[in-house]
Amino acid sequence: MMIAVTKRTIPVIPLRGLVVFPYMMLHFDVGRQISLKALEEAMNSDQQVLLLAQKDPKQEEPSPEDLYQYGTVAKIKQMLKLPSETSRILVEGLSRAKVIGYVSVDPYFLVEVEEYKEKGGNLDDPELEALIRNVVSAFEEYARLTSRIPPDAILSVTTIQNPGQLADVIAANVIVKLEDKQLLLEQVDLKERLTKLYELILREKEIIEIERKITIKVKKQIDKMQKEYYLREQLKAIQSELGEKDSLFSEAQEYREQVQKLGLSNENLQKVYKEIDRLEKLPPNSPEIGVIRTYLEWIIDLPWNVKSEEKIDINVVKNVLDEDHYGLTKVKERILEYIAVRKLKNNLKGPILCLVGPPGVGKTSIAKSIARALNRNYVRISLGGLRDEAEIRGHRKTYVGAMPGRIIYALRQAKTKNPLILLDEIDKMSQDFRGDPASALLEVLDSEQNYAFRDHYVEIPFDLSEVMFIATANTLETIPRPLLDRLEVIEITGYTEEEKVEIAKRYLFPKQIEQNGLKKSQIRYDEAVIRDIISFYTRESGVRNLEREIARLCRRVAKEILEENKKMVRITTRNLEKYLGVRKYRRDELIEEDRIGIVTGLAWTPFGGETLSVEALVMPGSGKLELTGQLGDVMKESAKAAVSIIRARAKELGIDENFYKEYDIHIHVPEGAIPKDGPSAGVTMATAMVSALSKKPVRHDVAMTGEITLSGRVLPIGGVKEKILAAKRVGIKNVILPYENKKDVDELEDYVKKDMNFVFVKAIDEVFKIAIKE
Ligand SMILES: Nc1ncnc2c1ncn2[C@@H]1O[C@H](COP(=O)(O)OP(=O)(O)OP(=O)(O)O)[C@@H](O)[C@H]1O
Repeated sequence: MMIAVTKRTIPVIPLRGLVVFPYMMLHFDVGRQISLKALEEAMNSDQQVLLLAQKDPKQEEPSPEDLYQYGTVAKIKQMLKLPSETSRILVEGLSRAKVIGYVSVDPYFLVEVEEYKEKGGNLDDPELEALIRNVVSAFEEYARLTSRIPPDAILSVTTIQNPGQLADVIAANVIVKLEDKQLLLEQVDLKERLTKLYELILREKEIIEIERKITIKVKKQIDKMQKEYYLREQLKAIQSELGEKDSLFSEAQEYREQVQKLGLSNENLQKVYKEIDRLEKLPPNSPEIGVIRTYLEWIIDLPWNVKSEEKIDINVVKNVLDEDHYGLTKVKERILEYIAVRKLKNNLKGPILCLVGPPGVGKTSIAKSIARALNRNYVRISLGGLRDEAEIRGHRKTYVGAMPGRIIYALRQAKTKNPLILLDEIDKMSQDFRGDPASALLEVLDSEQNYAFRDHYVEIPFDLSEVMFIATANTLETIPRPLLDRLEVIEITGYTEEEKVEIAKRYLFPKQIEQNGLKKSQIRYDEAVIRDIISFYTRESGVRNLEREIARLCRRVAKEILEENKKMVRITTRNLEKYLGVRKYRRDELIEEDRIGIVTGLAWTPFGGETLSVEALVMPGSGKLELTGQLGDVMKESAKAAVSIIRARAKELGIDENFYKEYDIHIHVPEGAIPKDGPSAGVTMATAMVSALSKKPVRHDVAMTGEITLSGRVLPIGGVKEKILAAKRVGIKNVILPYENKKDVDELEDYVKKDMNFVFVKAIDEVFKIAIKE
């Protein structure tokens, strides 16, 4: 093959995203100044330009380094000036050329090139012949695989005699990638060009084949879906012809539509779809249908992606809490701090708020207020008596009658994924062979794990990380340690009588008047009436029963107004019994006089503080110690310790030193509503015994509490505030307490300590001195 090499200078048009081969005819628009100037120059001479591709098609103002070295000399066959300063040109590629130097770069590129003109090949060369055949047959195969090449192009290729032209025409039609085209353009040697071309065609062919396989696969899938759809539609039509409208089939279809709207992740969606597919295939009377239906209803009812918009404004929270609750200043402050911290940290990680206190002090209603203030939906889960782990996490679907656990129930009830869930009575969960609900609960509360909470029944993980949990408890003592560690405890102690009066006046009465359909003007009462209800109808730390009694009062008044056509009913301390029945309690159970062997102790129960009169009776006998009433084992131990303590001091106390052999001692603790146990009755029992043995009376205006050791030391006890409030309630002003509880008393609010007289003791002997009269 002959190649004539000539040197010449020629203006350049840089091309973007385009490689032009010799023998190619095409048109394109020229808009850049640098190209228009080159064009102008060419038009003024021999109408030839060098078309040089840019390495980066995005480059707006290329410099010489941005252009390839090899290009095509082309003849401008036509030029059309378009508006907006562009020209459309028709060019024909003539020959390859290599840039060997830039003559000038402004206002257009003028370059010196070596131009390679081809003069036909020697077809007698068998190697060349073989190369050509390969390329042509590869091209034909390629053309058969794709519709990309127009039939006349295929035809024209077969008529080309010149091997160089043949290679260039095929390259222009087949090769897709710009870099590959450029590579072929740079092959001045014909055999090398054909070899390279053959290689590239084979690659293109391979790509086309892969493309085709993918298309076929996708098409098959679509076909299958269409077929299924078509069959389903047909089945529907048949079923409706037969009058079977509520077929499983359309039911499944409906489920599919509903489930799709839930916003589940693809993986989870597929799991649910599997169940639906199963449903569809079951025979119409299979018992499993009900099971799957229930399951799907559960999935559809859960708020996977529904949220209420949370608003955290500390002032709003403060106002709402104040609006709904009287007093509780410290509690409210702690809650506001807690919420402020959560807001600053911008997440719910960290401890769970736990409100601890006796019943009816407003734990539940505070939690409701918090939910209202934060614009979260409120739901309550009662944990009292819960012993089975499955109550929290649900049963696996495979169990007969399986159901989700309480957490999932609560979420369905809440209808949002970010509610406030109240975990009520967290202290009342127990543990047995069915597992440990507390540890299941721990997982629920753990922010590291709870974004993917797995209920055994639901199976698909549910995100609990946006739930705000608040717990309540009556006492901390029975909460398992690991759970307790996760809680931020806020104690709510009982109310004094004064506070109860205020709560009744401001909250309970107005609320009950409204709830019972009364108007304010239809009922009259004064503070004395409220005090009487508190003293004679309730005995509690909170205001639960007080509210109940007020509700009852309002109901009766409403009835009277209707039945007797009255305008208004006036309640007085005198007619109160008419509405609430006979008094349930006396004002106080204060022992009115000093008695032998009877001592007022102070006890703590989960329902608040209580007074209890411990009685000791001594009679001739053989040294038996008898205990009656409601006594736990700890109390019995304390009683035995008391006997030993007294034996060691009998002489000083003026007691017969052989009392433990010659007398029987009987101790009785009257039964209260709640069983009592605990070591804090030690001092009380010891004092009662000493009084009974020495026949000296006990001061009736003193109450006491404290644990004792065999050596006679008095140890600290818990529930100080509740106990003091209990003494106050019955009108006792002198309270004996262990010395180590002094710091607790110091911290108490003033209203608790007002008018009270405290004596702090280190040893039992001091108690005897104060309480027992000479
Ligand atoms: N400080 C208060 N101000 C106004 N109302 C109060 C106050 N404390 C309690 N109440 C009212 O007393 C009633 C009983 O309170 P609530 O049910 O919240 O008690 P609780 O401590 O949650 O008891 P439990 O532990 O038994 O559930 C509610 O109607 C509540 O609104």
